[in-house]
Amino acid sequence: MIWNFTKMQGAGNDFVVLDGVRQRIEMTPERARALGDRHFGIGADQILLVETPSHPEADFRYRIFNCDGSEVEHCGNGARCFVRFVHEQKLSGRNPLKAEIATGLLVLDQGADGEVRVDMGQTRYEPEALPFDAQGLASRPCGDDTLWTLPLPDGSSPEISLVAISNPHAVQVVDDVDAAPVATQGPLIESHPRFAHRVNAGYMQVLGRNEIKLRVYERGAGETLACGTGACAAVAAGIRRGLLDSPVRVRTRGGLLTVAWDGQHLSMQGPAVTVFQGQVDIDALTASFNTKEAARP
Ligand SMILES: N[C@@H](CCC[C@H](N)C(=O)O)C(=O)O
Repeated sequence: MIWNFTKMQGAGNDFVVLDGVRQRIEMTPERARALGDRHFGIGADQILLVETPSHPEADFRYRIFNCDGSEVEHCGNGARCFVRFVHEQKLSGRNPLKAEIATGLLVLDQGADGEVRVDMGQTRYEPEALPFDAQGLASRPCGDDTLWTLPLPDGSSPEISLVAISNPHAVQVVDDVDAAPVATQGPLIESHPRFAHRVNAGYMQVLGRNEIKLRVYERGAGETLACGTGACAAVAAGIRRGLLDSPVRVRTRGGLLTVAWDGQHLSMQGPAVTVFQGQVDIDALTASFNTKEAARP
């Protein structure tokens, strides 16, 4: 079966975007892994699937799959690419757009400068919201936030803030984000058994009250060049810790995002770019990807 696809990126976080309104797309974890594979597939951090909504107020529904095949609740950079895709593909000319995601409705607005602004919805911080098993763990208050000490198998014990922005985040503050152990410690946090659904691990360096540098080891994708929900989670944690004021410029390895918080709602602004379009034979791609899976030691 041939699928039309569009390759997009938002601050270097890259996506295969599929139109499930005008073509019949049956996504499976295996197909998502094959599409996302950088050697046997097209290559992407996440796969976005645009569909007809079930919610009466929504213009579209969009679903998000990490490149490990897992379906997830939210994706900030993907939300901006979704708007650009819908407009470029002439699926709708409406602005702002309302999109249904797994956990509710998002409002997305494309500005005259081409940047897309997303109302990212509300955040929660209690352990049950991620969920996180906090039983018996040391914690301390920090401003309005609670920092949890998480002992890891590598001997480190980072102090993390918990943020659920539909999807789960564990955010820590570091002195030098370029020297932070993102590649080695990130996977230990991502798959820590206290996070029942795994977690995105964020590392934030505070440059000033309105500016941070951020790296994120994403659940199901590894370190990406930028993570939109990670940027929102870091800003929420930084404001609650008393380190930041809204709005905050978030410097990622793939570009600049701006996050504002009115105390209730987070909004995020940043780029959304089409890279190329193409067609893929999904059955042939998945079959060739499976030869790689089968050859694994
Ligand atoms: N890159 C995304 C987040 C994608 C989902 C995440 N890896 C998860 O599993 O929650 C973003 O821009 O927010």
